Amino acid sequence: MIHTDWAIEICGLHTRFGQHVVHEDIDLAVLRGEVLALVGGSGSGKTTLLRQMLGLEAPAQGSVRVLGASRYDCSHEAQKQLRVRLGVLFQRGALFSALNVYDNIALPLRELRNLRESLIRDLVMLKLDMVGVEAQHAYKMPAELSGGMIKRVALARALALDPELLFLDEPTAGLDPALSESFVDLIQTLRKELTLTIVMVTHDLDTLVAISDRVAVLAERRIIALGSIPAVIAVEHPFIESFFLGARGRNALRMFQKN
Ligand SMILES: Nc1ncnc2c1ncn2[C@@H]1O[C@H](COP(=O)(O)OP(=O)(O)OP(=O)(O)O)[C@@H](O)[C@H]1O
Repeated sequence: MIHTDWAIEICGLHTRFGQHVVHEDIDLAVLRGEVLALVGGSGSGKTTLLRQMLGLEAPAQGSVRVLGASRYDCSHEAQKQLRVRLGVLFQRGALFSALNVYDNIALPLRELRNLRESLIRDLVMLKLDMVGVEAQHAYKMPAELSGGMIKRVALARALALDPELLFLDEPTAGLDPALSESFVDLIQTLRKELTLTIVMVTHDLDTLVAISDRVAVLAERRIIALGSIPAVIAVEHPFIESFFLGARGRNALRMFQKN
């Protein structure tokens, strides 16, 4: 059944690398407009699942539909049309080091849209403004930027094509708590302004508590829990206990209860 309220529908997904089975019969749907956080232990297959949603890797079995289109059985043209509706903030290698800030953000506009350079300029400056980076930084190289600024510029690039669906892989990894908090605030604001659907992989409970509507927990090759934070915490599993109910988890959840 195809559901129009779902931004992503994954059915019966299996992933193997040689003999190593990573996912076994995964079903997962992401609703339009929600923020879904994907959590799980190291090596549980979060990044692989994200890459499958992005069409960068194919599962051994199962279907992945993104914004109504089948990820692996559509034409090159349909893939390209889908590509412009998605934005991605990768954890590492967020920016091209040989390109300045301006050209990093302009890249998807030049590659995937046929626009005049004057319009590209306006769009780049608009995106920089959206993420709170002043125009004077537009011609800096990535090596001249702080960690927090790199994330913001990478987010501006992810938003360059006005995506409906945004993928965030560890968005706050490597940021100190203050920068992390301001980046989370930025994502919250943009989410409301742009009515985005977001799929986010994170190890950071503060980020998860602040942004997500639902959480999917990957363990033992399956989604072992899916739902609101209280619903997920109620599931008895060693990973859930250590992730949510350790000392750091308890702190983050206290904030959740206050809000
Ligand atoms: N291209 C590949 N070839 C072989 N094995 C792979 C490949 N990509 C991922 N794997 C393996 O699949 C498993 C899941 O990897 P993945 O990176 O998706 O996990 P993860 O949950 O994102 O981990 P982390 O939190 O440490 O980033 C790991 O055991 C990894 O070694």
